[in-house]
Amino acid sequence: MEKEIGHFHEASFVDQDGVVRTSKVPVVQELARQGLTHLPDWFKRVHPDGSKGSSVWSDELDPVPSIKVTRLRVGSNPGERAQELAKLAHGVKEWGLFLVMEHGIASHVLQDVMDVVKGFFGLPFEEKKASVGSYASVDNIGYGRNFVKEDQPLDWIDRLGMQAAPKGCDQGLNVWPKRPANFRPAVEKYVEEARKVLDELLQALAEALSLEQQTFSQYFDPIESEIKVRINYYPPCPRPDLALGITPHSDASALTLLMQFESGGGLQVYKKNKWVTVPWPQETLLLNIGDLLEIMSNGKFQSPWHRAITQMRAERFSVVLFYNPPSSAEIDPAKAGDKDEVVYKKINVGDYVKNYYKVNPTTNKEAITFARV
Ligand SMILES: O=C(O)CCC(=O)C(=O)O
Ligand SMILES: [Fe+2]
Repeated sequence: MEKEIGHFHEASFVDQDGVVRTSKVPVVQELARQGLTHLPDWFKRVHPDGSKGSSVWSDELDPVPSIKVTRLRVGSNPGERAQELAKLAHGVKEWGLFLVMEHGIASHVLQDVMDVVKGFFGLPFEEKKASVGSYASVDNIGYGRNFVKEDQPLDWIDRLGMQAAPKGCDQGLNVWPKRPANFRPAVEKYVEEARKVLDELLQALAEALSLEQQTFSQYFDPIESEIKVRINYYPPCPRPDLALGITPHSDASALTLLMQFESGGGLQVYKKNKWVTVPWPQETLLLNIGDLLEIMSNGKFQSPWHRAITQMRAERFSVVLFYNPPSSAEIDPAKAGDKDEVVYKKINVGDYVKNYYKVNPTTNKEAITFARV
């Protein structure tokens, strides 16, 4: 097997007993380059759909809402704004995600991100490795693979994870690629622009639930809030029926903002006992609710259980921003009135995230039970 594989990501991580361990997993991009016609055993799942039904397209469901950020702005037409807020509330309750339209991020900012990401993944493996540090911990910073436990099948993915905020908080790891030379400024520019949109959406999401506008945004801070950037690369896969790009999960974030390119059709959410391919036009931004916002909203919004599938002939990239309050923040679930039953308790963000990485990956939305009353 090793001969066939050729290149490996070497990851070190701290296991549940606090022991530092290293593991070696194949570089998926290098495997795909060999044009394999079979799937190596490491990636095989007996039934990717498992006991959870088969995948379907979403024809029978309400459409994923397309939300125009310009309409949510205070000062926009009040009738249109109320309509957009109602659409947001309904759509998020139905899907846990929505398409983000009219966000105001210039297309050249998005294009620059696509270019540097493709530039990085286009480098030979040794140059990619030399350009960044490796995985040092389980919270997905660095160039490498998706974290899975030892006895689990591997995901058909190579990833690159960085922390963009707070500034300078990269855990001492040299993980921003040095090549292409404009990688970091291009991604940071996007993060800066995206952050404005995320802040607007946090307020709109509170209003959509008829809560005070600051209900969610009060926990965020212009300096201390965290933004992790994760770049997912899914090369073409010889057996999409036997492998997954990312194992099912919900995000540990408050909000997750995604862009995708090269192809669409990879994101699925679990709905009505089936995996549904999210109808997500290729070059639109998409926002999904994370566990922390589910907790802040006392369960009114729910973080979707989602996964990524692979495709036989198409490669796909996604660039994902995870937006969180500072890890020292204590979030207190908002009650919508005296009769509102308390579902979640007050938790510390850092404790939540730490526990999330300890229990994940799991086969169900187990991490969030940490915050249940
Ligand atoms: O690639 C996608 O569409 C999903 C990525 C994702 O779920 C993640 O990185 O957490
Ligand atoms: Fe995710």
